[in-house]
Amino acid sequence: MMQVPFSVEARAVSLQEARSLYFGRGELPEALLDQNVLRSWERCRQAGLDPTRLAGGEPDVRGVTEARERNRTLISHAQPVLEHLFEQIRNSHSMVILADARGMVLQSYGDADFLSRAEQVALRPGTSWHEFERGTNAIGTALAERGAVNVFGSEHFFEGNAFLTCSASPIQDAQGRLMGVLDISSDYRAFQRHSLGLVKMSSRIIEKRLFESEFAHQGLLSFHARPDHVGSLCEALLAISQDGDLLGADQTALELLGLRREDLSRRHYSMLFDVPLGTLIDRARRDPSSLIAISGRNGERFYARLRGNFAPMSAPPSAIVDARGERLAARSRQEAPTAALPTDRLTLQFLSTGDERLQAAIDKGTRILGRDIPILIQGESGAGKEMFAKAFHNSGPRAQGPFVALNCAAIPETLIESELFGYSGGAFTGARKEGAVGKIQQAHGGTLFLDEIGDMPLSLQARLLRVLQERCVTPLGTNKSIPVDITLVCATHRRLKEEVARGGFREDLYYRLNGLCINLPSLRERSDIDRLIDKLLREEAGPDRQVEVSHKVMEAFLKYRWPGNIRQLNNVIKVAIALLDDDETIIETWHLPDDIFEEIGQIEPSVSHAPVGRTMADAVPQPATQAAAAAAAGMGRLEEIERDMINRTLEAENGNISSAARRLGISRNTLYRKLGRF
Ligand SMILES: Nc1ncnc2c1ncn2[C@@H]1O[C@H](COP(=O)(O)OP(=O)(O)OP(=O)(O)O)[C@@H](O)[C@H]1O
Repeated sequence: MMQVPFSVEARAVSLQEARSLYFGRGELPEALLDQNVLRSWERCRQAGLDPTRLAGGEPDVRGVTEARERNRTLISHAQPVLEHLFEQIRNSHSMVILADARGMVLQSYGDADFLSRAEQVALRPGTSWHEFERGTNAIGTALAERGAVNVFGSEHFFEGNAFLTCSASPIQDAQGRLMGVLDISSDYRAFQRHSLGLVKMSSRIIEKRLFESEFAHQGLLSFHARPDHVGSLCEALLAISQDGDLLGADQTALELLGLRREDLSRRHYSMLFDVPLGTLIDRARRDPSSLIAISGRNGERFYARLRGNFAPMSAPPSAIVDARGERLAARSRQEAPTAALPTDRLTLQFLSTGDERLQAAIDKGTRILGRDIPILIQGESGAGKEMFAKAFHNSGPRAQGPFVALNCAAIPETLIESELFGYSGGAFTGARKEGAVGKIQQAHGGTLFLDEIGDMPLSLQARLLRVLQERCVTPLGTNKSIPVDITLVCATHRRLKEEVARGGFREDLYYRLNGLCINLPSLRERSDIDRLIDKLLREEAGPDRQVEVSHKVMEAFLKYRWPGNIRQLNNVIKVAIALLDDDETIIETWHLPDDIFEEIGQIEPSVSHAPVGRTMADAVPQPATQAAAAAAAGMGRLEEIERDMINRTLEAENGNISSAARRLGISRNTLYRKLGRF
């Protein structure tokens, strides 16, 4: 273990000793160096770097311009932090540096005297401080080690850099990718112990800003075991879609939840916390600043706050089947990609799995491809209307053009106009200075998909009609008429004709939109559910894994009502696959989300769905009988009996959660939750 000498001078002396051991005698000075510095020296030596090489060099002006362009987002979020950081260290013979993920210095701020010294060793914008260019140094080594480091004086591999002391901390995005690195460099005699803490904290602020801006249109869940940490730099951040899909997590969230980053895509909100997402959303809408207590899957207590523009919902039992709330479904679609399918595969033909009504719709759509006929797609929420619209776009001659979607139900009425038509700078209060190009214009040469067209305010219906007639759009605040060439596809879950009869939708617009009317069947009406399930299983499980549903589950699926249609089925399959153990290939009832499990239980007598007490009693004869007897005699509380049975079953199954859940006749999720509660 390294001995940290008290003074800068003593440290400099011990480093000289370390260098002569390493470079002179070829020995590893493990007791004299931090392990990350030693590993870096080894990497440099293996790369053939010469420690006596001159450390200077000219900046690459073109390279840095390109790097700044590539890293625009990083720079915009880091700039204010850099400036603030520099304020903290001003007049201390130091500089602060932002470098990209390849070690290229993008920006620096510093005291004039130190900047000119730093320039002599090329520590300035336009030079790369990757380890293989500059040897061991805080920027390059933090990137290589993926962690914060101090590199002091002669710890620098190149002798010419030994006058420096540097502290750097990497910056990662919500997917854990390296975005860049933040560094404070000074003269080694001005070494400050707190520099490392400062760069760590500052890079954390930048990460937080990147995270929040990336997911500004999604749900952001901030949580921590300590309520006072929520809202502070210590909080954990999770990005979630309204359907409960996990879109990103910061390092703190992964640590608090005991997850690896690669687990994220296999998890769903409902598998991590006990409070249904709907409850959090409702709470956030009613009182955005309030904290709510939630428990993790192992019973850990957290305090959480949800931010985001979620559509209203009234606390359904689980986020998975929230799809039955049509508003919710409509909202989430605008915010998340519709499907994980590569666009080139998503054609009309790809949607065909044998249902006659769907096939008729596909045939009709195929026949009008390339003709200038607007389509109106009607169908229940989650039936695949947007998917159909995308497939239609991808199958026709405009496939290379843009597909632009706007959900009229998901944004406030007052914003639809500016979103759709665009505006010039300063057109209205709150408008962006530079103005914005509207969706109609964005769709030029491609397809404009207007979802929930029935929710378009009457006043805008007239403007939309004019665009369709004149094929020109006039952004707000301008007199300019811009020609547009778009194919229009609209969708609604309402019967638009009835809306017309009620006076809520203009008749002339209705006929203008309704060149071809496609009615998509709801899932329960489809004759190809089994084939669709196979297809979704293949897509979700991936090419290397074969997963099937059991007979019982298939039977129950075929009878189930599927109020959330394909969206709900998709979510159920996603969760079930995530709940499978690595060696399991068949989805059984206990792999289903709790609420589906229970509902399916009600429609399928052969499926185990007895009330918890009875099922458990069947599953664990001996202790259960005692417990049942105790209950009958009024000697125990139900919860105690349940706890007792769970403990015994777990014991009998050697702690294996899957087997215990199976024996108890409850899902693994439920078992986790119950364990958390005890
Ligand atoms: N044929 C299909 N194959 C695979 N997944 C599908 C299919 N059709 C729909 N889905 C999936 O179901 C979900 C809902 O589809 P989509 O958004 O197209 O429905 P919608 O009818 O537009 O819903 P809403 O009215 O709520 O906006 C999406 O996640 C989509 O990926």
